[in-house]
Amino acid sequence: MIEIEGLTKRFGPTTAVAHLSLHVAKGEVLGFLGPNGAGKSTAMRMITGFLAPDAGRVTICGHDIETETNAAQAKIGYLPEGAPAYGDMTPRQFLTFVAQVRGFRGAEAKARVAAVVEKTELGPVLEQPIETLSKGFKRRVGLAQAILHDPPVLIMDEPTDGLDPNQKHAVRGLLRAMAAEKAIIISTHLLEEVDAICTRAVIIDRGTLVADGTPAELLARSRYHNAVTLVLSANEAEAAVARLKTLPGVAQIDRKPLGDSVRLTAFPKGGALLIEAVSALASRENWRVQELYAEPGRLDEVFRAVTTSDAARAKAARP
Ligand SMILES: Nc1ncnc2c1ncn2[C@@H]1O[C@H](COP(=O)(O)OP(=O)(O)OP(=O)(O)O)[C@@H](O)[C@H]1O
Repeated sequence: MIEIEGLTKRFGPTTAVAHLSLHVAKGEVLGFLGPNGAGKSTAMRMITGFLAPDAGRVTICGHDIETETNAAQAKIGYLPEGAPAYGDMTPRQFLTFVAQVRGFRGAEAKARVAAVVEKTELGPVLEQPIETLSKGFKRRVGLAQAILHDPPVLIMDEPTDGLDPNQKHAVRGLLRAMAAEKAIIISTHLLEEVDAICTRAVIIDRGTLVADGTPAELLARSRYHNAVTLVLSANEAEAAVARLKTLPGVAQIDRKPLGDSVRLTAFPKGGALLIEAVSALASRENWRVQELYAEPGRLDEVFRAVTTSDAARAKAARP
């Protein structure tokens, strides 16, 4: 449903997006991850036809975004960064206006507005100017305008930005409920969002795609994938480390003091499964284990490994 080929955009000396190619199918929720300035918003503005690329092509449900802009945009719901324009309008006025722009009239327009107001829980603020709303409500007005025409493609730039934990939960539920029938791209800085709603995630760094996979595939790239963590009393820890080192699958052991206890993490050789061997050893040795679990992997560590920090970027930019 979304086909992106070789998308490139430069701003003066900065290459914001470089040769980005991606296909997103119906039923996929693709997470766009990357550090600040990685090029996520620029890519989304090109995908939705609000910014012309220097090179490359985007097709939405078979329509080229540059040469068949109206047909392509009719298939897209776009939530841009920040708050909706027209701050002096109330949500009801703004959403009625959006319904008309999308070609709905009379009872149909009213029904569409009522449905999105309910879905995004905007009822309490319907008659209040948008510019006076809290950040969370502004974000939900943006979300409502994006889904009003029930488009098959959703492009959402940080949809849960500014929402409190309850609202985040509600919006993620809404996106999940719509996901089966749509192709969705969301950008986010929240790695837990990937786990909560994405079927696939890409990581972009300095305009370039540096990782692409399901959440499980990305986690499998973490050094914590299949590592085993156990918490023991401090006086048992040294003997436990010595015994754990004798297990053939163990590559390394990290230790972290936790008051009277110690947290040990055994890292596997080549991603091997360790949990059975470690729990059997713990039981043979009668360790008083307070916690014992296998680690799925840590997305923040994968993110750091494949992207460039601000400090590294500043260093590279120095003459
Ligand atoms: N209109 C513009 N003029 C000049 N440079 C721009 C413009 N828009 C974006 N850039 C630059 O392009 C790069 C990518 O910016 P973009 O906003 O797409 O990143 P992002 O990944 O969305 O960042 P964030 O996570 O902070 O929202 C940055 O270096 C930014 O400064």
